[in-house]
Amino acid sequence: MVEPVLQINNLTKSFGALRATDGVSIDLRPGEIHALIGPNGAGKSTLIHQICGTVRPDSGTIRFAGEDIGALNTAQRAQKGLGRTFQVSSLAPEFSALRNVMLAVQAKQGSSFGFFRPVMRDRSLVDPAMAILERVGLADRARLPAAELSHGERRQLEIAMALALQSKAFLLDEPMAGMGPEGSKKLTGFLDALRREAPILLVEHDMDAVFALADRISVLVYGKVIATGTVDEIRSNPTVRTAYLGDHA
Ligand SMILES: Nc1ncnc2c1ncn2[C@@H]1O[C@H](COP(=O)(O)OP(=O)(O)OP(=O)(O)O)[C@@H](O)[C@H]1O
Repeated sequence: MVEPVLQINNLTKSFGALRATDGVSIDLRPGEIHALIGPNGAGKSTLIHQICGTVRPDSGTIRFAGEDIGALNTAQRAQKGLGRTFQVSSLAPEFSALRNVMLAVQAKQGSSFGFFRPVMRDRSLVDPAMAILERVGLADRARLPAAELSHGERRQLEIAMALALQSKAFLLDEPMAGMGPEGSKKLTGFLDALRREAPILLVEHDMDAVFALADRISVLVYGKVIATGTVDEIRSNPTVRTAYLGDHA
């Protein structure tokens, strides 16, 4: 069997009496989109936060690219290639799209911006950043401040930054949220291609997108994974239909 890129075992996190994730075990395999679905409050975001390091689990293990990353902080996990984009954007809104990607390129290179040279003329940062913006279809928006990009474009910019960090896996928390039908369609096509770059753990409420994209789906309810399977397996699973999908199936 192919070694998973990301292997989560028995992850548990309580907030007071509430078990937000309760013994969650899932994995992410090379080349796949693994969607994580479930009702509001099921623990999806809490799980993502534990994987990227912003929330510490009470117990359980997280292996990434063959290594236990449980003791690493968020920045160290990102440096290892865990690429994330959030419900709440992590972009610097006043910086141009290009400058945002340059920051990620620079973080990956491990160099600091030189004080004595104009950053925006540093070809070792500008060239790779522009190439990535072209790949995500944002080259013509490069000079605009991130704040002036549309919602969908900001998502693409976040993904561009994850690409700049040469991510080995992407954690995407509701990328379709707040998008109109056109934007969702465009982003769906984009994510479809992105999986060739690195596998994607996708938290998403937009079932059209999930059914179109997912190789596998895990369903989280009250902090527990109640089923993992292909789109067809999940759509026809009676427990899942009762707990979550209902008419969507
Ligand atoms: N920092 C926190 N302190 C206390 N409770 C929290 C905290 N973070 C999350 N919770 C609770 O944990 C549960 C799981 O929340 P979480 O945001 O992970 O769910 P979710 O599946 O991502 O929901 P949604 O689909 O609405 O985004 C919820 O009951 C939430 O109120």
